[in-house]
Amino acid sequence: MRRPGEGESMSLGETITGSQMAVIDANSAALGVPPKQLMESAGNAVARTVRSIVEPGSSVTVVAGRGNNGGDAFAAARFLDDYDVRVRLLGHAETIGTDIARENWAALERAALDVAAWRDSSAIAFDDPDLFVDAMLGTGISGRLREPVATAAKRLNDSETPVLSVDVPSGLDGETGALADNAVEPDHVVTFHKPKPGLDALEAPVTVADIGVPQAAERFVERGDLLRLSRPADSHKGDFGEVLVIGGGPYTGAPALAAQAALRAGADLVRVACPRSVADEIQSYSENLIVRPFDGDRFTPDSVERVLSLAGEHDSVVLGPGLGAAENTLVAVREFLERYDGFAVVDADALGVVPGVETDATLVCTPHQGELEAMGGETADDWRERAELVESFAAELGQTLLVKGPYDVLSDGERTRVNRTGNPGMTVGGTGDVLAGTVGALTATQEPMAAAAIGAYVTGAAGDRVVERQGYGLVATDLLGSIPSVIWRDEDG
Ligand SMILES: NC(=O)C1=CN([C@@H]2O[C@H](COP(=O)(O)OP(=O)(O)OC[C@H]3O[C@@H](n4cnc5c(N)ncnc54)[C@H](O)[C@@H]3O)[C@@H](O)[C@H]2O)[C@@H](O)CC1
Ligand SMILES: [K+]
Repeated sequence: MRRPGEGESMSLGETITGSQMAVIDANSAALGVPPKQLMESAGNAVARTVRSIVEPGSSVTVVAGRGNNGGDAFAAARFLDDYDVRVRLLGHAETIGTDIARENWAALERAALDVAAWRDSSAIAFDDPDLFVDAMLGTGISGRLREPVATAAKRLNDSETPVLSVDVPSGLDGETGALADNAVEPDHVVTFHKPKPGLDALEAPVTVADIGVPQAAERFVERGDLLRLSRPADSHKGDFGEVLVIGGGPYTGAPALAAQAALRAGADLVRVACPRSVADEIQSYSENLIVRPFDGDRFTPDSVERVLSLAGEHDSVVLGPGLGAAENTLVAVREFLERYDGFAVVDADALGVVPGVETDATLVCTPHQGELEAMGGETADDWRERAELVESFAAELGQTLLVKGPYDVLSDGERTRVNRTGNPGMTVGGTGDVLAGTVGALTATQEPMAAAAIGAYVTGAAGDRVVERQGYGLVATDLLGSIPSVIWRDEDG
């Protein structure tokens, strides 16, 4: 029997983790292709792979778990009428974890197929068939296999019968690709949509099956992207990030809006570094704000040291709102970026400094199309063309761009996505500050592309909710109150 991890590794191309797949799956649903339809295609792909391994008439035993991995194999069984198929469920049928898997199990029962549930490991009993289908666990797991799966996996591994694993060998961690020491050792794997981490280290041949996930589920930012945010019950203050907004001087509303948006988007602590001359005014907008003043009436090179040390105490910064474009302010922005090596969202007048600056910081730049052109980038009316232009400019800058427009385009130079939430009411002043603050909060806990994607989606959807409620005439502060419900309430619109 082959062992996972032995022998030559082969390259399967771009991999996606189980949680990325779950985002794509939820985005497919948002685009009208629900999970049950994907499960049907996955089942069909499993059946096709079975046909490529053993002849019609052969005996096939499906060993299934109670998650969607098992559900894929229940669907497969219906495509294998001309085989002698047995389906064995590990656990009680009533505890099957998802509706779609339960429906597919019920369909097998009603069709009077040879199905049985093994309630615990003592019930596990095999005749050796011509092929085992391992549909016990998919990408939804981590750690060593627990009972009764562990016993079943050992039985499969001890048998001479070849094993076809569905999506991943049971016991492969869908996030890291690590294999549990008691994982199933497959002879074949059929995986869905794209390879999962760790599969290329197996010796077993891997079939990557197209299950009809629309390309748009990856291209467009949709509700499923919010799955990347989770707030476990045991979380502590600080787990969701501390954000520093560096802004204010000639303007005071912009940094206050950005800071409040960062709070609404889930940051634990948000502070505003601003000139002393406007500190009281900014504080007076909200008791939720914490102000950290520096001397003077605008950001100048004299304050860079102080602002850098504040920035070092935060998980991310939002640089730009309300700073203005005075020459020595832009010199200060440049010096800050040259010396800062953390995460920053750059907005407004600070954007002009980004091209050509030498920085170790990881930036998400949030220009509108005019600001993009001022930075030296190009734009186009057609969003597809714009997407290509933004991608090549992001590659040139070596940073992530989120270019605002009727369709927001975001790119890190390699991956490019499009957000379609938002409405014409949002061209009003201040919405850009809300976006920058929202992305700032997300940058504290997410990788830049995810922060940009979710930030654009959430801000646009917040605007859509406001307009749905009250019609046009929205102002930037209206968005703030809608941000949490977009993030945390599972409803459309
Ligand atoms: N786009 C998608 O996301 C699609 C997913 N599909 C299938 O769905 C699978 C993922 O399904 P689920 O998220 O329901 O998860 P799984 O089917 O992988 O099962 C997760 C269950 O395993 C249990 N578990 C976790 N760790 C364990 C351990 N160490 N030992 C024993 N049991 C453990 C948990 O209680 C959990 O209920 C994929 O691998 C794929 O086969 C397909 O239906 C097609 C579409
Ligand atoms: K499996």
